[in-house]
Amino acid sequence: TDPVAAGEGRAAISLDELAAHKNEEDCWMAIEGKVYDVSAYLPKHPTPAAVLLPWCGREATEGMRTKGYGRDHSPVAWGMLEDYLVGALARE
Ligand code: HEM
Repeated sequence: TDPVAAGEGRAAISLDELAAHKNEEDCWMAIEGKVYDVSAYLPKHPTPAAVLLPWCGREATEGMRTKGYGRDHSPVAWGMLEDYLVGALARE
């Protein structure tokens, strides 16, 4: 297992810490148990950043799985997440 992917070497991230990163300049998302800093990706996303903003600072698996209209992201999109990994979401 990749130690970074497993969230080792960094304390697990709490929902409170996650919630501190909830704007366009500083946007973290928790997706399926891992936390990603997608700030640098927001300007590259195919939609305006406003589509992603409601998911910043929170559990965003639903956003990633539905794109807001019931359709999952492609495997390519899911793979891109790895570039933005920060650590594991704490199990509370
Ligand atoms: C969690 C909140 C997010 C929402 C609500 C969202 C929504 C959308 C929407 C509406 C589209 C365009 C319509 C479509 O392709 O069907 C799209 C496309 C796309 N998004 Fe997102 N997105 C989110 C997060 C992300 C993240 C974090 C990434 C990558 C790091 C990403 C990567 C992509 C890519 C690559 C596409 C092109 C189509 C595809 O590959 O599925 N998105 N997204």
